[in-house]
Amino acid sequence: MAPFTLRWGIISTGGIATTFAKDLLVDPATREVTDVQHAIAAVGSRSVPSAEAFITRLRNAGGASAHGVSHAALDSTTAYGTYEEVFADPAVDVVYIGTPHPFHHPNAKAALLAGKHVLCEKPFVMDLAELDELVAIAKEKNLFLMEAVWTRFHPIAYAVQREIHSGKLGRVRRVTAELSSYAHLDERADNDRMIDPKLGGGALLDLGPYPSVWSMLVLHQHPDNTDQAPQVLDSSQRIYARNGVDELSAWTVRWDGLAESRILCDFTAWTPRDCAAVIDCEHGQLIVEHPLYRPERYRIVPHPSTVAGSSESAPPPPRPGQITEESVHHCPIPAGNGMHYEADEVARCIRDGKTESARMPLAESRVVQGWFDTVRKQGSSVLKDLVGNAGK
Ligand SMILES: NC(=O)C1=CN([C@@H]2O[C@H](COP(=O)(O)OP(=O)(O)OC[C@H]3O[C@@H](n4cnc5c(N)ncnc54)[C@H](OP(=O)(O)O)[C@@H]3O)[C@@H](O)[C@H]2O)C=CC1
Ligand SMILES: O=C1OC[C@@H](O)[C@H](O)[C@H]1O
Repeated sequence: MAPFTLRWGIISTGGIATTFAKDLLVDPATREVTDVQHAIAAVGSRSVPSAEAFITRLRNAGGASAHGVSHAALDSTTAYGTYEEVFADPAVDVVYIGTPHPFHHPNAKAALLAGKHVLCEKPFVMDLAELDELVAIAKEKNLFLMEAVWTRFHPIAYAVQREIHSGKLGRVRRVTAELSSYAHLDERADNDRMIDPKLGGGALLDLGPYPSVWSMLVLHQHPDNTDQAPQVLDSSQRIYARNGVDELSAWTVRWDGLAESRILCDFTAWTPRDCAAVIDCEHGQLIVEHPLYRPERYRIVPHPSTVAGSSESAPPPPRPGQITEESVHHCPIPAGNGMHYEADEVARCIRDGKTESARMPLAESRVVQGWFDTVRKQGSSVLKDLVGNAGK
């Protein structure tokens, strides 16, 4: 059977829109996908030349050395100087939103109201009220809506879940997850989206979605989990003095009856390369390596007390089931950056008439967005008392 072709309208032409669009050009066969493929029907920017330049860059992308890249997806791409024209184009099935965070809500709302399905970058929106409004519109109009948490669709995300949920490492005791990414804040312009409060700046909203992914996949989706509304127990933020956004946010979440997770994101330091998320289990630890947004390696390691020579006295004999040997597991992304996996999911859902993804359900976006609201309100950044568009 011929693959289903999903026709994308991309709005904005910045960093991540470029990465996403390039991934749409990667031949699905490189990741053993044969049932869906992608076409870029339209690109919308705040100016026509910028949309045109984006398309030209894509046409020139890769060259002879690019593994599995095909430019056929660009055969009939229209350049627009407004986002609204993308929403109105009948050749567009779904809109990808790659604008800065505060524009996600108004852009997604306009696309949905124009009758388009939507894939929206992380963080979904600025607060829960904005998210609830989008979900209501999508439901009412029977349209697909998803937050673009690409990491959830990577091979490693499925592999780690299988390891933990199989029970072979025993009960999960705790998840610690960190995305720290030294961001050279002092060298950034005032209107840089990473720090500008008007563009939703700060570590919480920019980095926070990624460590949260691992806690959600491991604990929230755990077969033994019964807590659908895991609460923030405590949180802290450190504020960037220059403009009052958070440069560091940390919080703890409890899934009642299961386990807790400690989540950290930080613009002023680096996560240790070999240890970004630690899933501490009864029989050993599963460690996901940096960076948590696109890891390709994890290790299963014994607990320190079971390693010979780790203390002056001999270690105790291993308990039944205890891991005694370290193992290393590679889960490579064969071609492209890895955003094509989420695009494939969107294509399959839309092909099958689904309005949300079972892998990235709206209820789970809601849980994480709720943590961000709580951490923000408990903190002291300039976004503390933010009221998003839906609450105005
Ligand atoms: N999934 C992932 O891995 C990543 C996701 N992101 C998310 O994507 C979003 C965009 O990030 P990124 O691509 O790095 O940002 P960029 O600044 O590189 O691009 C943002 C684009 O949005 C458009 N835009 C519309 N209004 C404004 C405005 N007032 N100020 C600035 N830009 C505007 C512009 O496109 P134009 O001029 O064409 O209209 C601009 O190029 C963020 O929400 C971020 O969290 C970011 C990086 C990685
Ligand atoms: O989404 C993202 O992924 C990688 C991070 O370093 C970046 O700041 C963020 O926007």
